[in-house]
Order: sequence, then structure tokens, then C-alpha cells
Amino acid sequence: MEFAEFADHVAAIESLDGDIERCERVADLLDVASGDLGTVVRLLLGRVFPAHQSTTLDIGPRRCYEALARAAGHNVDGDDVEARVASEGDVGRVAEQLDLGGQQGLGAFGAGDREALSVATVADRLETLAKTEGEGSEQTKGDILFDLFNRTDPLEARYLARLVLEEMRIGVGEGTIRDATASAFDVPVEAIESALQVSNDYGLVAETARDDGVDALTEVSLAVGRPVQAMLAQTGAVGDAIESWGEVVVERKYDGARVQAHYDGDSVRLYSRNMEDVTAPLPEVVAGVEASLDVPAILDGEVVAVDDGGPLPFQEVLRRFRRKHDIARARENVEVRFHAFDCLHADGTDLLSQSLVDRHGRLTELVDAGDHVDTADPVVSDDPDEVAELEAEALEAGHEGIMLKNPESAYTPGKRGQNWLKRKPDVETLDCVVTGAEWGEGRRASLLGSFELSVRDGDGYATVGKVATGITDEELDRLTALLEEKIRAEDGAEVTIEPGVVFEVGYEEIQESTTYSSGYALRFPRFLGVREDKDPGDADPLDRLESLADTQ
Ligand SMILES: Nc1ncnc2c1ncn2[C@@H]1O[C@H](COP(=O)(O)OP(=O)(O)OP(=O)(O)O)[C@@H](O)[C@H]1O
Repeated sequence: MEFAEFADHVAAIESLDGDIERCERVADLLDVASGDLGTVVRLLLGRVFPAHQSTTLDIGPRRCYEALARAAGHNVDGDDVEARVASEGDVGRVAEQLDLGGQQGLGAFGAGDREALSVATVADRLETLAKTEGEGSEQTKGDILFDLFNRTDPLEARYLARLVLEEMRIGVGEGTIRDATASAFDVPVEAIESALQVSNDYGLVAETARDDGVDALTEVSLAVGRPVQAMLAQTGAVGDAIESWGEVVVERKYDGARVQAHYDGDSVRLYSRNMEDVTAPLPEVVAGVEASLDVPAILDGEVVAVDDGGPLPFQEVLRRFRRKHDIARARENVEVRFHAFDCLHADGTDLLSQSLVDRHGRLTELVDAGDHVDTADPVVSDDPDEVAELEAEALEAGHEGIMLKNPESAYTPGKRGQNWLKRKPDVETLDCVVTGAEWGEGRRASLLGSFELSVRDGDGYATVGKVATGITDEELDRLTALLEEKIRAEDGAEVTIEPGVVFEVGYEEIQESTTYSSGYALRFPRFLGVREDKDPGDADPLDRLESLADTQ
């Protein structure tokens, strides 16, 4: 498919107001995408790579603006583009208005001739860009972007620019793609959903639905090396759990970071909760898991930082993750352990639909506990007093609390259902997306100071407050570096930030308020840390804020 044709479809989708109409229009596009179906689906979601791949384009806005300026000719520079984006609030509209193309091409890329772009070429060039590294890579990346922009017409430029910054903003989320795929290829939504759960690949699922139908969708299985979304928990009460399930499985709630370990029989790869590859920062877990397994397996568990006195706060583990991102350059000396609490796949067999008790059985059979790896020690009970004792013991040992799990339940990736309940005595905190900030004053004028917090609200965000306390000078430096790249628009000292960073915040109380668009305000919010392991999609939604407000 020509990229121009794709852009026409996308413009039509963007212009629609209703979800149903948009979904129908997306289905029409999927129907005509033929050989490019997988790519088209990913591009609609603003991605070049499937969700399960850690690779991202990681093109900062500045690099994009420079490339746009280059393609726009001598009268425009990167600062001009940046200023226009700041006032327009949308890189796509700015790119569309620039007179791109016709610049002296680069021989190496055959540019300058405005050869029409295809969807496949755009995806292929951006993939190449993402994989370019080493000496001269900055130049090569800039050249690839320039070449692409130089070949676009205005509408193509709008969507290419947004794609480059991985924000399509056309009102098409994963739910729309799921429903449109079902409707385009006449398969039940449930079949799409279960194939997505195990594969996390919207492109692959759309192709399977179209080419092989519903039976093939049910056969899509887990693959070692392809992370799946983690099953999540809700808060819950012991009495209710025992009453509804008869018995409960009680596990410690480790205070660390969720990690999925994939062993293919030869080597281990580790993935964080947002499916980023965290193999490199956790070498001792890699060695430990390798030593503990004899057959290919996918294990779910928690990596906890420890010292002689027991578990350390979970931020210590996230610091380890960060080393990979090169944010904190200093090498931390934190010892970590992997506590495996579930087994999703063992020796060629998917275990998702087996009961928790059976999966636990398989887990203990498979894993030889060692220096940096062990398995959770679940206790099955129907006695509230015994559960209370286990909870007290877990807290005494420095854990966060306990998990109560339904012994008969299957593993449902990505679901925050009723089968896993968490109990932790600490006051609830909120995970909010940073959507804005303010530059500081005086000595802190070059640092962002106060951060606007939002909760998820449908496909968008609703503000709930600003946080400025609890942040050290050193952290302000780091947060400024992290967020500066994401500034979308500036108005005096106030900046709008592209949602991308999640803060964990504490508060005294949630009050109703007309100041913020959520209808609530956090009283005395304090910064507790960056949830490096969460994407904006994992931040707390508005209904959690509402229920916390109701129950306080
Ligand atoms: N035994 C365990 N079983 C399942 N999850 C556990 C266990 N021990 C610790 N955890 C952690 O608890 C989390 C479950 O809580 P939840 O689904 O609410 O995630 P969360 O939003 O990160 O919440 P929290 O901040 O409370 O950890 C899991 O994602 C996992 O990281």
C-alpha cells in the first residue's frame, strides 16, 4: 500500500467523532491492507514494532524537528520547527504546513527524486533507524529521517511526523483495533482477545484472523522470548475471598519489580512489567534462572533488592533497571533475588488455562532454588486466623503484605480480575502520568519544578493535582532530563508534557474539586518515585481515584 493511500484513510478516521464510526472506518482500511496488514495495524497504533518487542524508535523530538527543518529547506531550522510545535501543539500539523521535499537528496538514499513512499518502505526505514548504532549512527539516523520527510506530501508528512514520535493521536486505541479486526474478518472479538493475550502482537493476530480464521486464532500460543502482559491484582478482603473460593492460596507480596523470565533451553531473557527487556541490568538473575532450569520455561515473579537486613524498598530494583537506560550513570551495588510465583509455560506446554495450584506444582518441580532464585512458598488455607498470621509474618519479614489467589484460577494476561487479591497495610498511593510542569525560579530556573499529575480517563487523561514536594535537587536534575525531551508546548513557565512518565505519589486525602478536570484534587501530594516499570497505560484510571475518594 502506498503511504499516501494510508494517510488518506487515516485522515478520514481522524476526522470522525464517534467510536463506532471510527471502528468501522478502521475495519475498511484493514480490509484493503492486503500484504501490509500487519504493518498497517502497527502504524495505526503509532508503532513500528509489535508491543512485545522492547525496541522502540526512541527518536527525540529534537532529532525529528531537525530532520523536518532539513527537508523544509534553507529558511527553516530546528528551532523554528520547535517553536511552531510549541504554539500549534501538534508536530503533525506543523509538518503538514512545512513545504517539505525537493531538497537536494542524499546519494546514498536515492532521495531528492520524491519517489513515492510505501507503507512497507516507511516501516522498513524506521526499523533500520531503530537498529542503527555505533559510530556515525547519529548522522545516519538524521539522514534516514530527512530522506523520508523529503519524500512526503503534506498529508503523509502529518502522519509520518506523528509516527516518528510514536503518537498518532487519531483516536484509535488497542480496543478499536481489536473490534475492527473482529468486524473486518468476521471473527468473534473473544477469539481476537485471547490470541492477543498470548501474543501481544496486533499485526500477527489481524493476519491470522484474516488468513486462517477463528480456529487458527485459538491455536496462537505463547512463545519463549515473546513476553506476555502480566496478570494483575485488585485489593480484597480475606473473608470474602474464602467465602467465594472455599480456600485461598496465600503468597507473600514481595516489594520489588515484576519480571518475566524466559528460558529457551539455552539462555535466559528477562522482561519488566511493561515488557521491556531487562536482561542486561540483572545478570545474577539471568545466571540464577539458567542454573535453576533444565527445560524451556516462562516464569512470572518479582525481583527484589535485598541486603543483610532483608528486602529493600522497590525503588532500589528500579534503579537497577535504570542503569540500562543510562539515566543514573553510577553503578549501584544492590543485590537482587528473583522470587518466581507462577509458571506460564513448561517444556513446550502452555499452562495458562491450568489451575493456579497445578501451575504452582509445575513451578516447584521445575525450579531448583539457588543463590538468586527461589519459588514462592504458597499456603492453601480456609481459615481467616491462619491467613492473618501469615500476613503478620510476611510484614514482619519486611514484605509488602500478602496476595490471596483463587486456587482454581487460570492465568489471564493483562487482566486485573477478581482471582488475585492484594493486601497491603500501607496507605494507598497513586500512579499518575505527568502531563505538564513548570520551570523553577532563580537558582532552579533551568529545572522543572512543579509537575502536573493526571489519571487515565478513557483514551485521554484527567488532571488531579500538582506535585512539588518530596523531590531532592538530585532528583529534580534527573526528572528534568527525563521530561525535557517530552515537552510538547510552552507558555511562559508552564509546559505541556507528552504523557510518557509515571510518578508514584502519596497524599493526605482526595477531595472533590473543580480546579482539575478529574473533578478531584490530591491534598498534600508528595513525590515517592518514578514508576520506571509502568507506561502511561498502566497508570491509575479515574475510576480508581473515584473509588479511593469514596472509601477514605
Ligand atoms: N506473590 C505475588 N504474586 C503476584 N504479584 C506479586 C506477588 N508479590 C509481589 N507482587 C507484585 O504485586 C503486583 C500486584 O499488584 P498490582 O496488580 O496492583 O500492581 P501494581 O499496580 O504495581 O500495584 P502495587 O503498586 O500494589 O504493586 C504485581 O504486579 C507484582 O509486581
